[in-house]
Amino acid sequence: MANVLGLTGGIASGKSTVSQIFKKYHFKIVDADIGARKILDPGTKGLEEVVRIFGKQILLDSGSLDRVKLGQIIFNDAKKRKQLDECLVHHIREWIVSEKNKLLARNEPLIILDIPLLIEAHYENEVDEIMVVAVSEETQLKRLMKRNELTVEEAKMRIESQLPLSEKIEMADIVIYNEGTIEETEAQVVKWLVSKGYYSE
Ligand SMILES: CC(C)(COP(=O)(O)OP(=O)(O)OC[C@H]1O[C@@H](n2cnc3c(N)ncnc32)[C@H](O)[C@@H]1O)[C@@H](O)C(=O)NCCC(=O)NCCS
Ligand SMILES: Nc1ncnc2c1ncn2[C@@H]1O[C@H](COP(=O)(O)OP(=O)(O)OP(=O)(O)O)[C@@H](O)[C@H]1O
Repeated sequence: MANVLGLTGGIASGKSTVSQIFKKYHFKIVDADIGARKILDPGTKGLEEVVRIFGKQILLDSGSLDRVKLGQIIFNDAKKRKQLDECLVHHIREWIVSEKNKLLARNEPLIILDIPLLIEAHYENEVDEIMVVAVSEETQLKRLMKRNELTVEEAKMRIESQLPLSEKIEMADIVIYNEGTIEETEAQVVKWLVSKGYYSE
């Protein structure tokens, strides 16, 4: 029976970085951020619902979602974020579970579900183990500001829109510390893969 690993962490703590490491070792990933994009493609019910809540000004001239604008709105307004979450949660879950089932049917030994809001949105029953990618608050803030070109205040708002990383760590079966170099992070992932018998060096 396949082992389903839930991969989570705080915003910009390094989930995608760890996910890339798993990919390098040929393990299969279900990426919730990709699902969240697909369910908001032009012509989807998801996008229709988002337009109903936020109006046509949330679309670019091309008819696609203006992701930057939606991000600015929801990370500055908890009520709007809740509205968005409520309208998308079922679509995202459906996509994730369907992708997971496809991989289960292929008898993959290890399936990784990369879900930023795994704890907040209660995916615990969809996974066998939870891996949390952790960094210090300073590093998280610094990397988020750099990657998304945000001010300190903007970055803090995004971090505060999620459950504190410290609380996610408490829920973890495995913690990967992504404070150092990517090579150091990779070594921790490989050590875990070896300990579970999914990989031998
Ligand atoms: C607001 C949107 C358009 C911003 O898009 P953008 O391309 O700038 O960011 P991206 O999608 O890469 O998300 C970056 C990170 O933001 C965090 N995040 C995204 N949505 C949320 C949310 N509703 N609440 C808290 N954190 C969130 C996650 O850590 C995610 O990994 C987009 O994040 C979105 O559609 N969010 C709602 C869907 C959702 O809940 N996604 C999380 C998947 S579980
Ligand atoms: N060990 C590291 N050393 C230096 N930079 C890093 C390291 N790990 C990740 N980064 C950088 O930090 C940023 C956040 O990493 P990443 O995108 O992997 O986080 P994430 O948890 O997937 O983010 P999100 O929650 O927004 O999806 C990226 O710009 C990435 O290149």
